[in-house]
Amino acid sequence: MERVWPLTAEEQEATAKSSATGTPTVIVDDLHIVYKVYGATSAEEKGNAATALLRLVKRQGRPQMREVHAVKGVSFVARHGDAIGIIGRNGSGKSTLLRAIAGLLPPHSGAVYTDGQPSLLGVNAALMKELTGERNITLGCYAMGMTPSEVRAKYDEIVDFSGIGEFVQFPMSTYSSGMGARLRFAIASAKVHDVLLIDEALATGDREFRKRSQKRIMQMRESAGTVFLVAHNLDVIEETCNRVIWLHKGKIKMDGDPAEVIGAYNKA
Ligand SMILES: Nc1ncnc2c1ncn2[C@@H]1O[C@H](COP(=O)(O)OP(=O)(O)OP(=O)(O)O)[C@@H](O)[C@H]1O
Repeated sequence: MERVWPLTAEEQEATAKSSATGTPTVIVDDLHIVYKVYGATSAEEKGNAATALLRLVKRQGRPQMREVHAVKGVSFVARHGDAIGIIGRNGSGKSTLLRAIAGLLPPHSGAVYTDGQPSLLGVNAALMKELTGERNITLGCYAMGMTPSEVRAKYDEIVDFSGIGEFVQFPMSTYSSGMGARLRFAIASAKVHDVLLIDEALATGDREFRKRSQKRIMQMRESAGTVFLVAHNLDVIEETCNRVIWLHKGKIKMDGDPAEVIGAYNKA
């Protein structure tokens, strides 16, 4: 039977060496991300009847905007061949950081530099529920910049990898969440990405699919891409990544070897 994981000691050493010497693909420099939330006010801002009357007299509206400082001064360098797991409690800023690396959120201050085009594969990656799997494969591949002949060449492989079988002819609205996640991953990984950002997309797949995805991520690293993976399942992170960043309240608490970082995180 084909061995998918774990890596042998020699492979781990080779991976560690290549990631230490690989050229940088993503540089995050003192990054701050601030969300502005309109229409949200705290209890004290709402105040009592007297302050409300004063606002009326002064013709002032209720304060409408609040800020959420989600990422607070994060810096690191990712290199070719790195698979970096991002862990942290709910609300620690993991998804925000991925979206910022993908260029979907403007920095409040600091900067993100990327070599090549980052692609974000999220739980809600833009596939259209009312269209069949087949149409979504075609459109998804076009959206990633593939040509019609490249799509034709990859089509069968995508369907095989996703394991959805004849459901490919059905609208995605009929898929279970695991089937949807598998198809999204199969489409996204059909292309060689310079920087692939995966946000919890593997969470709903079953064990067998997770193993295949881990192998695919490993291949992407070998083809000199960089993969970022956000997952609450720490086993997936430990088995897939060569480096882990632990975010806590928007800041990096620890960055390094997966076993060490996950060990410290579990004790915290
Ligand atoms: N669109 C948004 N508007 C305003 N605040 C947001 C928005 N998205 C996230 N936040 C806030 O930013 C902070 C970080 O959220 P983020 O989703 O990045 O955390 P996370 O670590 O990915 O959480 P989880 O593990 O629950 O997915 C949280 O305080 C959250 O409430």
